[in-house]
Amino acid sequence: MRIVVTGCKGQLARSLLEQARGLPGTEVILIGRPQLDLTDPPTILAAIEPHRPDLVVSAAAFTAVDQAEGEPETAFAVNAFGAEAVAGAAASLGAPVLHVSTDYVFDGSKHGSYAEDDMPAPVSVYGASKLAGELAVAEANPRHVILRTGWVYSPFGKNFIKTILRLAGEREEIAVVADQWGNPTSALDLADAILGISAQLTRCGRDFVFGLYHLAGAGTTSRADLARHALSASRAEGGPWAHVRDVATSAFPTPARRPTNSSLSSAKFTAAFRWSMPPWQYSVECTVRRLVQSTSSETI
Ligand SMILES: NC(=O)C1=CN([C@@H]2O[C@H](COP(=O)(O)OP(=O)(O)OC[C@H]3O[C@@H](n4cnc5c(N)ncnc54)[C@H](OP(=O)(O)O)[C@@H]3O)[C@@H](O)[C@H]2O)C=CC1
Ligand SMILES: Cc1cn([C@H]2C[C@H](O)[C@@H](COP(=O)(O)OP(=O)(O)O[C@H]3O[C@@H](C)C(=O)[C@@H](O)[C@H]3O)O2)c(=O)[nH]c1=O
Repeated sequence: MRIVVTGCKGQLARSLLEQARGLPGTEVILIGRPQLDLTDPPTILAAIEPHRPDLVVSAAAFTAVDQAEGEPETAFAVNAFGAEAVAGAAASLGAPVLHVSTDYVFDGSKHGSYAEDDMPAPVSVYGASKLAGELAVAEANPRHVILRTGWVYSPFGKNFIKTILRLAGEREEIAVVADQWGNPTSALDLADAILGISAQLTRCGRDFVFGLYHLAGAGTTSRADLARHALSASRAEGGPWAHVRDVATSAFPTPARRPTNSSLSSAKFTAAFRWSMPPWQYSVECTVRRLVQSTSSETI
């Protein structure tokens, strides 16, 4: 099975490549700029077609949430029209698409975890552009899985946990918002789940497989408690540590609004594919251990 993944330098793309290594019968091919540029639709089919994919994973996105507020046209070009073109290219090659979306499609006002039939109402340009992408992908390729996840981190690229570890190396105290709630999700766990269901995805006739699913790390926490957990795991490995001071979101102004509670229920995914994600604490510890122990500049 050949799985083509867009966004070759991204956290999820690199995690898919790593987790597929040694998996019999599965080849993961990463494609990205300049060969594939989501703002340049003609490059998309041309970049995907030669690889004759059995499945296209649409992971590339404009993920700079604050920057997107000032660049809505680019955010929509990448996250909506680019995603649509990727899904359309997959359809024209007879392949299903697995498109990754976000908890930031919700406004965060719900008490409890969001299910797939809860109404999205994004509060940021990033969230709005990703929601537009979901709708466009569904329209462009009937054989789609749209997988919403949240708070993704990994040993690769940029993410909240790596930022916190870096800041802990620079200061004694870090102020972190304690009134935003979500599910920290390891990109490596997400990659395992995607690889786990990819065989089922390519066996077309089973309609129930396709559609919209939530999948995120098990358990809900705040940004402040996530930072605290990552730092105590780091200290246990001899890595950097700092005191985390709880602050309100109003004390940490950012260009983009974030949902207060964007926790996702993964129950539908678990029931459909018999797949559960590990508790968020365990996966954070694994990634922090790897980051602290690593001497490779590639992962830091
Ligand atoms: N990170 C998170 O917390 C979450 C992410 N998601 C979604 O999961 C998916 C994967 O996220 P993640 O791996 O963290 O993303 P990253 O930010 O790590 O990587 C995004 C990738 O998209 C590529 N990209 C951006 N613009 C373009 C473009 N115009 N043409 C081609 N490639 C482009 C980037 O390329 P380059 O390196 O060249 O800039 C990069 O390789 C995304 O769809 C994201 O919206 C969902 C929930 C949470
Ligand atoms: C680094 C840092 C952030 N914060 C706050 C700022 C913000 O309100 C909140 C989140 O920070 P970040 O900007 O790192 O995370 P953010 O870019 O909002 O993360 C989001 O990325 C996109 C791609 C998604 O799809 C989402 O699921 C989510 O993971 O934490 C602190 O309070 N203290 C800090 O030291």
